[in-house]
Amino acid sequence: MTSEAPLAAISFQAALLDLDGTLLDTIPDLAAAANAMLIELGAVALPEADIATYVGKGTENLVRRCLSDARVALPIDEASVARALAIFGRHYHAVNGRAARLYPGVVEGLAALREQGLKLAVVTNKPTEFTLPLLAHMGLAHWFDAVVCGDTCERKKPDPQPLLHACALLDCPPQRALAVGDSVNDALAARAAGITVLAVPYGYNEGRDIHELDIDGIVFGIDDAAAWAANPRRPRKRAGGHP
Ligand SMILES: O=C(O)COP(=O)(O)O
Ligand SMILES: [Mg+2]
Repeated sequence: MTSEAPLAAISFQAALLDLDGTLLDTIPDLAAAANAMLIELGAVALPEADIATYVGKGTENLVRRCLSDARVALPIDEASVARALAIFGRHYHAVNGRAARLYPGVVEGLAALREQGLKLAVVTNKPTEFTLPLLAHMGLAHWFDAVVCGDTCERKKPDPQPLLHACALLDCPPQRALAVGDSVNDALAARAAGITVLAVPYGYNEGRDIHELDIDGIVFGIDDAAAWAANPRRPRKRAGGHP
């Protein structure tokens, strides 16, 4: 068998797309809000590259990681975290989308997936209050048949629940869905849901190499993911990895 043998033809019915690090580079706005929060709490700003590694498990995790990493000791009891979250939210609402950028190939890829007859959903760990205005601001909202956010279900990715919820909303069996993400949270959630999953190499993945992920392939953008969906290929073999 060659390393790029075609898979037994799956005809995909839906694409479930991660947001931060997959469709949009949101780090400048997230870092600006996180640093404004830290400064308001009497700490100093953190490097944007460090903050980028805290993105992927939702806003509360980002805020907690910033508080514990602050160069000035900050309280991390529940009341202090809740206060910090409210401060972060105020700042993020003020800048959400300001410096965010679509990655190359996103619009072309969404159009190509649609042309192949797939329904499209966003499945993000970002809370609804930030996700919906951001999709509207970036001109992306009209592409999606469903949007599942970090607070839509009881549990977030890496739990499979949000991806399975998106499948239910789109009336798509998990075996006929294709997830595309940038992080271990997308990979684990999709595997647990029995959903084929691809990863893009330009996202955040909590600072780790995406070659460590158990996924069905690496694609270089949503346009490449659409090409993969039309002609699925087996991933190259990796030592100890998924076959
Ligand atoms: O809010 C986050 O931590 C990341 O969101 P994502 O699931 O769109 O990558
Ligand atoms: Mg992501």
